[in-house]
Amino acid sequence: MLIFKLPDSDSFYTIENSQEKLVSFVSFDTKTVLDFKGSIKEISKKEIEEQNISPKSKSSLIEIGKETQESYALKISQAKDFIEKNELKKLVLSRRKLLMYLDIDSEKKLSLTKSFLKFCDSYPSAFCYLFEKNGEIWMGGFSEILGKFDKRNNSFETMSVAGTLPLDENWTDKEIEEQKAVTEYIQSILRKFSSNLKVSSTKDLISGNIKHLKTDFSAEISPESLDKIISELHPTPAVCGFPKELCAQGIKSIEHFNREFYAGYIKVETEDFIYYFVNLRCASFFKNYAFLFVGGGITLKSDAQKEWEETELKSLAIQNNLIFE
Ligand SMILES: C=C(O[C@H]1C=CC=C(C(=O)O)[C@@H]1O)C(=O)O
Repeated sequence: MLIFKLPDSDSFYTIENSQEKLVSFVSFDTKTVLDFKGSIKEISKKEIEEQNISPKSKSSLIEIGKETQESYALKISQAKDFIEKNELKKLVLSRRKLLMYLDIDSEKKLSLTKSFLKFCDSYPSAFCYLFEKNGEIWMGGFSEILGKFDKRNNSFETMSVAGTLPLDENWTDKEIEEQKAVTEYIQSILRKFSSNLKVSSTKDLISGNIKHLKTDFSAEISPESLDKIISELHPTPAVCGFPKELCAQGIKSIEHFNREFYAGYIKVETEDFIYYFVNLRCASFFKNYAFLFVGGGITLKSDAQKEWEETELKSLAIQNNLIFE
């Protein structure tokens, strides 16, 4: 079962069985691709609430080392050493926040469909999804696109989103440099595929309780180069770092967990468009607990306390929208 909402749209969609492959979840390391085959069909809020999506597997909590502020600070310092040694601009480090439902309310049960609808209301400009497949349940949503291809005129759009602050704080060099690294990377790739690249000024992207810096790109491309562009873009320095293979290795050795679909992307093909949404602000759900995946760009200017607070703020995107009843 898959339910999703496109950015700035009030309609919800699901996939009805057929052989066509229309929605694919690609993991961060691109090794796992979860396909939903079928035609896209509108679904009402009432029909969504009637779906029974409840986690079945792993009823007792598996032994997982709980990430603390101290253990995360240690990883941030390892990330900084890695940045320095390899003369990098940044590296995106993340953590899995363990959320145990029994800590919240032992009487009530998590309603994933109601939580999804609340999450969609809170993030109207985001692509939001909820799926259950092969015993896995994931929910997530964010407004960053890795790509949007218009089949009618071959135009391709993408964006550079990075840097995070609470809404009332002012941008510093740390966030500006962090986002610039993403912008330069995207620009360098798109220039190889298009001669009419347009780059916008950098603006604020408000996402609930926080803001990011965002630059938009648009270019005319040849449809044959679309797959190549996506595979060159992903993972951008907004979720990994540059050079990407080296940074992915560094991330693996410091984080010590599998990112799975977090920081991967979701491809959605409609009649006129092919979208590639960056899979951030997402979580995987089990019977008594969920893993909330949250991360941030680390530079030599990073402060461990602030990085922790940033991941805590990001985790509220999912956490504040969970409904127990
Ligand atoms: C990696 C994440 O965010 C990315 C997107 C926006 C801002 C980011 C930052 O400030 O570090 C990250 O690049 C995440 O939310 O887990």
